[in-house]
Amino acid sequence: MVKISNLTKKFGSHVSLDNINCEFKKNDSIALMGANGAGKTTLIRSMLGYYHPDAGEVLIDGYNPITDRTKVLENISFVPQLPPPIKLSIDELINYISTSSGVDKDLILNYANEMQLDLKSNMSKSFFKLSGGMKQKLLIAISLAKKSDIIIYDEPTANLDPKARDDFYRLLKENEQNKVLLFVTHRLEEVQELVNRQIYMDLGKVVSDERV
Ligand SMILES: Nc1ncnc2c1ncn2[C@@H]1O[C@H](COP(=O)(O)OP(=O)(O)OP(=O)(O)O)[C@@H](O)[C@H]1O
Repeated sequence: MVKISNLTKKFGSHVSLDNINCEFKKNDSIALMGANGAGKTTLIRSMLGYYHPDAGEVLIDGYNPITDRTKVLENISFVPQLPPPIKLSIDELINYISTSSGVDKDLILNYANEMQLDLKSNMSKSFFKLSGGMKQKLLIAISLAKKSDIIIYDEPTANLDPKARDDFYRLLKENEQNKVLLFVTHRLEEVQELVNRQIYMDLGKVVSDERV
């Protein structure tokens, strides 16, 4: 599903990704780890087409995230570490996602409910006025409802209370079949039960890639 070949990304003279070669296949559930500045976010952003590589390429289901960005994003869900500052109300946001990406609105509400997020009484509230954990829950609900083949979570549980973490893990377990799940994390223990592959990066390189 994801093929990364000889990928190099530089910012000025700094090499953030140094000739990365990696493949993520169906049913891979990966913990992507490494020290601050190792290149994890740069790798994800390259997969999402945010960055033009200096060398090499990423292919998502055969599509290039730079030249076929719309096609690539159709099949990827990404939940960032810091929720974006969306000014829309929850109602507007859900309607927008449902119209633009064909995501089933009721499914979003259903997953939000499973995450103990009461959307019904918050529909007119602005997204940015939700608490950090509530934003994260809504983005997780959307990521699951989108039914993408590739789901990327960047430190997804940072703002979640213990109960919400358990709900999140349960929902992921129910939904992980036939997908690529990629967790960027500094705490392996949090995703250990969900992953079957652990990748460590350092100084822009993959230094270890093990199936567990
Ligand atoms: N937009 C940018 N402009 C300049 N340098 C950048 C940019 N994005 C990343 N870098 C540099 O690339 C290197 C890798 O950064 P990256 O954000 O990918 O690390 P990371 O592994 O995600 O770190 P963290 O665990 O802190 O999130 C760092 O040295 C960083 O300063």
